[in-house]
Amino acid sequence: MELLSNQPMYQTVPEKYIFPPEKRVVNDIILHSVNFPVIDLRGGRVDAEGWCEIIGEIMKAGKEFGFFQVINHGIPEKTISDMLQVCDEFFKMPAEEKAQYYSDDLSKPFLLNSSTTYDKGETRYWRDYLRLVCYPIEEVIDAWPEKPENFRAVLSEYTLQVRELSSKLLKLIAQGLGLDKDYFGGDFSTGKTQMNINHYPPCPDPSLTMGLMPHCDRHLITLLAQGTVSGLQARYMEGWINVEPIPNAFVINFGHQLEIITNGLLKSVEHRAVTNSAIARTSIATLIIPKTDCLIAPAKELLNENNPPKYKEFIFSEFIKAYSAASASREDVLEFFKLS
Ligand SMILES: O=C(O)CCC(=O)C(=O)O
Ligand SMILES: [Fe+2]
Repeated sequence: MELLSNQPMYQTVPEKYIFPPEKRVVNDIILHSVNFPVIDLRGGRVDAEGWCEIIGEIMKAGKEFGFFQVINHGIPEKTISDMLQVCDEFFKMPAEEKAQYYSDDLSKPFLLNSSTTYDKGETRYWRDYLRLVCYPIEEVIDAWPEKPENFRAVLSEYTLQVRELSSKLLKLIAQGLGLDKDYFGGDFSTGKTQMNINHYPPCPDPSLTMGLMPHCDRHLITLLAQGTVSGLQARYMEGWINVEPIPNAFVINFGHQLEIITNGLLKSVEHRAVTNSAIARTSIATLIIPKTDCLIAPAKELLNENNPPKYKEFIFSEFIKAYSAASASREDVLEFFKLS
């Protein structure tokens, strides 16, 4: 079992985590002066005009960045801080306690591993992670750990709250697109909800390593809590933007399926995680996923003579296969589904 979090502090970076010079993150341009969108959802207490404004902000951010943060979203601070805390506590547990969850079997509803599922390269990523199904809760709760104490209760509460926020956001996005507000409410978003709980221990030399490779998310939409430690970067033009943590905010980004359904109007943007030497970082990505047999295609309502379909129709499970085959590379996976 090869977990970074089982070691005491590393003094040097082991060879297998060192990227070749041409692939190191330090070569890239970081765009410090770009204003990353932050959208105030005003706790849901807005009038019709207020909603119009919020929808406008989401569409603008979605078209330009494929990413935005939401604040004042209605999820209690305690729900988020409890969740971040039990996740941290999980990774701090003794190796023997964690060993029972370690697995390469992706069909398991709860597994612990390190680096990445899509790792086809030589170099390992500086990341341990939990990959789990979090909804429907009653179908999966028995697979969740009983330790740390409260893990199950805290994860249940967090799941319900984040799913509710995702439904609200999907309604706003549908309205912004001029679609029925429940457009995404059916098979597009009712596959089993998953979470990646990512844990990046302090790294003695962040210039040599990477936390998580550049990728676009494979599903519909992601809601990410990243605590107070920075590390997430989103692709923007020729460089990358640091998505600076805002306490209790969620970072929202669109997955491939939202880009395809909107025929490219809303962007699914590459992102990655970098490491730091000072402090462990834990991020929790909740993944809203279509049903396995869901038919995906550009929405007919959005197509016309000037906007012909850019992607073919497919079943979501075909996409998942192609995504793995392409090792999560944005361009390679889209090649399978683009209409020429
Ligand atoms: O750790 C992060 O901020 C990024 C995580 C991520 O992109 C993912 O889990 O898909
Ligand atoms: Fe991601």
